[in-house]
Amino acid sequence: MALAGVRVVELAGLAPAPFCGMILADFGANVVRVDRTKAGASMDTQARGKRSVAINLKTSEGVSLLRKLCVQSDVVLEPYRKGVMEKLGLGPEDLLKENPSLVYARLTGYGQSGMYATAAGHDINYLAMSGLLSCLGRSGEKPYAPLNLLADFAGGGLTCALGIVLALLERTKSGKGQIIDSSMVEGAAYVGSFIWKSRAIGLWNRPRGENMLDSGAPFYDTYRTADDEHVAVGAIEPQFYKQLLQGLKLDEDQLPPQMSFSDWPELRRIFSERFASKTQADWLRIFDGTDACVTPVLSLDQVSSHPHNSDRASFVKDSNGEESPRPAPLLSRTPAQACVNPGPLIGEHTVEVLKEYGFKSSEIEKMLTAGVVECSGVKAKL
Ligand SMILES: C[C@H](CCC[C@@H](C)[C@H]1CC[C@H]2[C@@H]3[C@H](O)C[C@@H]4C[C@H](O)CC[C@]4(C)[C@H]3C[C@H](O)[C@]12C)C(=O)SCCNC(=O)CCNC(=O)[C@H](O)C(C)(C)COP(=O)(O)OP(=O)(O)OC[C@H]1O[C@@H](n2cnc3c(N)ncnc32)[C@H](O)[C@@H]1OP(=O)(O)O
Repeated sequence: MALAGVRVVELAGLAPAPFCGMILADFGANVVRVDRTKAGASMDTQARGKRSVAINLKTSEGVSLLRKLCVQSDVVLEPYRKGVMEKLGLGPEDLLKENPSLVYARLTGYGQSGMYATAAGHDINYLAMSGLLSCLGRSGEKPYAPLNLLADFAGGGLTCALGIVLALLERTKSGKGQIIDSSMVEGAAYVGSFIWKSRAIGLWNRPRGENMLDSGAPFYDTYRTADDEHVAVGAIEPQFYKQLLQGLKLDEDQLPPQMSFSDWPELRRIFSERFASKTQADWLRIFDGTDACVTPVLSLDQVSSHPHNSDRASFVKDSNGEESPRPAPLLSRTPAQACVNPGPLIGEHTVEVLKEYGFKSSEIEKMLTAGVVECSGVKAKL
């Protein structure tokens, strides 16, 4: 796999850093998640392919252990509030002094500087600060966040993973590591570059929810069908729009022009009425195989069995039968291989990993007895 041999230490976080770590693990990196001791069950739902070491960082021995793990690794991924790692003496300057080729990724909401740098926050706050939240929502309604996808995952975990891979690539030339300041505000905004850069062509001139791509246009929206399912319509270009009207059995000459903003509410009413007259399956029989850009709105339970997705094996099952998306994108020679084992128990691999990092059994035993580290689940042989 593409990242085989890359050693990553991921400090356990809430959502974005676990996703970033999972991407790296999916593509072959050796990811060790550092959990707290006495933590009970892990809340990391994105632990595929990772191992867990439980360390008590409120002890000086725990801190010096983590330092040893970090400096022997290629990547450190930390998700804490600005200043937390420095307080522990594990800030990037310290660690890079010891290992100049270390890639030190800091995944936070607001970045390492600025007036909000030390403030608590979550996806919705970062999205709001990125400007994008103001664009999301139906006409006349308040802005709403599309789950916690944009800041936590697209702008956060995924963008940080890109930063890490870029830094690793650059390191092959310079031999040097670097610090990655991954701000979810900036990452989300960057993902939304199209919005900024397409303002000049008038795509966003109208109020929220009344533009072409924000549910303002009737030809770019979802519709309820007779069986209470939905279809998604994305028939923007005139040649595709024509096919949409053909499938709906609507006569273009009897309708207002496609791009007449003031007629969009009336066009939406007509489309809604039409779509409500047949089931989703009926519409798919009509539209599948055309370029009308009409697709079913699938539920999470339906996606993997849709023939398109099942042809491509786009979803995988773990050993518990739990389904999730196959890592993307597909690489032709070195594709990712999603691990089928469920995520690790907290501290499941403490002994195994510490041995790999060069600790002697007697040293590990001492740390276990002192509560500096914990080992749970499968009994490890010392
Ligand atoms: C919308 C999403 C978040 C969704 C996540 C949800 C799925 C979960 C969120 C809340 C969970 C529920 C809750 O916990 C209550 C229940 C608990 C129960 O066990 C399970 C059910 C629950 C209902 C549970 C269910 C789910 O898990 C939840 C609903 C997001 O937006 S995520 C993005 C968040 N933002 C960031 O990641 C940005 C960067 N980080 C930060 O800004 C801060 O870390 C953050 C997130 C604001 C948290 O701040 P906090 O004050 O808590 O921490 P920090 O200041 O960062 O300091 C960390 C301290 O921890 C010490 N530490 C770290 N590791 C160790 C260790 N191994 N040993 C000892 N100590 C450790 C570290 O030294 C720091 O200590 P100090 O404060 O003393 O310096």
